[in-house]
Amino acid sequence: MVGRVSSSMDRDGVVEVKKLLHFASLNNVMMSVFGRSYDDFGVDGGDGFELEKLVREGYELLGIFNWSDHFPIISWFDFQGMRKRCKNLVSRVNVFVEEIINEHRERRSEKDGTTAVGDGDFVDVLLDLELEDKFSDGDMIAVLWEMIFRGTDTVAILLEWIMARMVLHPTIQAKAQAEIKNVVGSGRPVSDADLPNLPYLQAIVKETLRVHPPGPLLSWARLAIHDTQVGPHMVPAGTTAMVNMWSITHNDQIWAEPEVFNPDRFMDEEVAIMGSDLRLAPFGAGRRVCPGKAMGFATVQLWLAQLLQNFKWVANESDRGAVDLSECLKMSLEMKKPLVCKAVGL
Ligand code: HEM
Repeated sequence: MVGRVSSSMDRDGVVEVKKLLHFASLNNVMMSVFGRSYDDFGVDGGDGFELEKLVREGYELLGIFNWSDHFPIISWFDFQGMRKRCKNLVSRVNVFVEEIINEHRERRSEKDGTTAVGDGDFVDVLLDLELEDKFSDGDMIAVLWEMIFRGTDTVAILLEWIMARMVLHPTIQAKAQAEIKNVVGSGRPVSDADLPNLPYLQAIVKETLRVHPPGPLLSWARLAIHDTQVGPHMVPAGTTAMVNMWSITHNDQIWAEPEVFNPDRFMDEEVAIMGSDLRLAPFGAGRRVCPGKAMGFATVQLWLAQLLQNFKWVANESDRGAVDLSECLKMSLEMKKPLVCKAVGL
């Protein structure tokens, strides 16, 4: 990550933050889920290139306004070509993921059919399940793809928002750098073991999750399968309900000065963000809470610490708009104008 930032500065004089983070995050998730990473994202015909195309096509399809969702009567015609594109994507994902599952099976059959405890990746975990919990191949592909798909852009988007805030608030950036220097020193790279000792860094991540939650509507829509009472409201079975987390985290009845970016509010009060405190539940809560929340939160903190330990992040003065905090809601809440800034070596 640090090396890629330096190369980008040497080559272009600026860093296109989202692009860099997207590939890093895709590789990070691939490592945990499939046990492999790729360095051929830009090479036509390579596995990394195909994977990146599949992920991008999935995000694009989910971001398109589909008229058939709102007027089912026209769905038969598929005039936007959505059904055709989805079918095509599903068959390419099936081929790609099935090949990886088969490679795992072959590797395991050379051993005794299992992996050692603590060894292996998420495919191994699924293959290790006992007979009665075993997944069909179709279900296994769906679970694995969901992890890759949901785990890639959320991390990249959150970190892009954080870096935008670092550029906009140099005093906050300097305070986090001072904390890192104090705890880690400058003789060694920051590691995940340092994270519990970096409370201000953690407060910056929490504050960004509050102001710019990547999943502002959580999983968008839920269907009530029973009549349910929520506070004073009766929600009848069959209702489609949405949770507007963005609105909760910007509500001045809940948060003092909600529009102000102020990590210190999390230094003054311990606020749990993993789903037990509904004032800030950026990973959702309950049965369908994000299964990657611990991994996502830790990854973002570690990468942020590395980026701040090595560079001072400043605006690209040749870009007139500099940092633009306008939002764009696709599958996640993204920056409308991707962040392009400079990283000055420390
Ligand atoms: C900062 C990073 C992340 C954020 C902000 C985030 C946020 C969310 C949110 C809001 C949901 C919906 C929860 C609900 O509807 O109640 C969700 C679901 C999900 N997330 Fe994450 N996530 C992140 C990282 C990850 C990672 C790293 C992975 C996997 C490696 C992952 C995998 C998933 C999956 C599979 C679901 C669907 C769960 C289900 O439908 O039951 N997420 N995430």
